[in-house]
Amino acid sequence: MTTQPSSPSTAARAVDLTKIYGKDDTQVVALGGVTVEFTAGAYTAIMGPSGSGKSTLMHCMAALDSSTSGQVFVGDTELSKLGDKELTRLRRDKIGFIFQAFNLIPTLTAKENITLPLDIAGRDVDKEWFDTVIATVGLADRLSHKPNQLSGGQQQRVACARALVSQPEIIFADEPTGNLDSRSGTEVLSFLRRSVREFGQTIVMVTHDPNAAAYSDRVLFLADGLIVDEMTDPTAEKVLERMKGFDAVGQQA
Ligand SMILES: Nc1ncnc2c1ncn2[C@@H]1O[C@H](COP(=O)(O)OP(=O)(O)OP(=O)(O)O)[C@@H](O)[C@H]1O
Repeated sequence: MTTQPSSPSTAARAVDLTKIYGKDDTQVVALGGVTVEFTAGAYTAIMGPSGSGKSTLMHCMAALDSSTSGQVFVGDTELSKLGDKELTRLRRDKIGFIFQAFNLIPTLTAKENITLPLDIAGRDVDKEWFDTVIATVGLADRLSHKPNQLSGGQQQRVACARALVSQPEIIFADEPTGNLDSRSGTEVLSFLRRSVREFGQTIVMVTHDPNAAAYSDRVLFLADGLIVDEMTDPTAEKVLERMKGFDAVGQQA
């Protein structure tokens, strides 16, 4: 199960990762050989035009989709070496997910949704950590509510708490503020940022929004299935400027 060791500070990485959908005439190269490392305890944003391969990269990294060739490692574990059961266990134990559409179970309370992954895994809930996470996301007075009794922002904070409570090696967030108004979005982004700063959580987030990307430590820019640029310590203005450059290149092509 374990192959070449990565550096201790790497939470996940890909080596020459390709993903090709379809065959022959309908073939689409969604990822054309991506090599990338995600540093442990860092907040990485992935940006790029529509169709550039952001979701595909994240799904391959998170073991939600298989690669065509190349390698993906979560910690030291290479995903292509794992069978279905081992992949399920890896997703359950080592990876947290936050989706644009929240993906909460409507019949369960906020608290039950948050502890569900641990309950399924048969793991105990660390009461102290649970309380820390709940205090951080500001949900203490909403724990017995069902998702339809919560605002969008509150539902996404439940989803964040669910991802964080099992202390996964890495959290993948796919447009986590895409369905939120700007105030709720800011709350969620601030919380994700704190979870990196204060708890050492590793987060990889796909976003279209330069303001959201500005919360990260590093932005990777994808175009046509390749990483074409990156920026550390981003600001919304710098990200926007860089994106304009890509759009201009795309229009000339
Ligand atoms: N299941 C699939 N079958 C065929 N082609 C696919 C499939 N999923 C994605 N693609 C193609 O792969 C390419 C990359 O798609 P992907 O969804 O990763 O892009 P994206 O950057 O996340 O786009 P967006 O910002 O619009 O969500 C696109 O050309 C897309 O049409």
